[in-house]
Amino acid sequence: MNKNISSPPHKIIGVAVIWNDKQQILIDRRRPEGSMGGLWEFPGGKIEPGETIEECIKREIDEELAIDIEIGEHLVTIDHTYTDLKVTLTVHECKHLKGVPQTLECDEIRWVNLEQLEEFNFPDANFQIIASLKEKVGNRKQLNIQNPI
Ligand SMILES: Nc1nc2c([nH]c(=O)n2[C@H]2C[C@H](O)[C@@H](COP(=O)(O)OP(=O)(O)OP(=O)(O)O)O2)c(=O)[nH]1
Ligand SMILES: [Mg+2]
Repeated sequence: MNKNISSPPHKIIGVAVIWNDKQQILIDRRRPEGSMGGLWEFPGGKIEPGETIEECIKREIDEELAIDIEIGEHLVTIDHTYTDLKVTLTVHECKHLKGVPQTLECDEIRWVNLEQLEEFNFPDANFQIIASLKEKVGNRKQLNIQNPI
């Protein structure tokens, strides 16, 4: 065994695709400093010891945006390795219930529709999130089911 080969840190992240009642999704822009600075993301963050993913998402959304949400269906879980970081992103669709989102931990917030997501720069792992979302929304459309859940 070679003890000098260390694997990159692994972050377990809860992520929310938050829908409002206008069929829009909330995205936020990461602060310029720090990892993946300036890129857009779906809000969320690292799980804390003893938390479920659902509890993590609710807490992160309260801390980052100060809004109330309802956690909905699991969308997808993605393992992705960046140069020096491994992330597991567990994504749930959520419903916006109450409050105007505040930029407490990010630079900017936008409500956008599914088609507009293409116009923003996201981290690489998000291609899979967006693909899963489009597929799910497409399936719902065929069944005449409204977003989010
Ligand atoms: N919230 C969120 N994180 C994402 C997305 N896509 C993606 O690759 N990530 C990565 C970026 C970060 O490395 C990690 C999110 O962790 P975070 O926001 O709690 O933590 P951070 O790295 O900004 O800061 P820290 O808590 O480690 O100090 O997941 C996404 O759509 N949303
Ligand atoms: Mg975060």
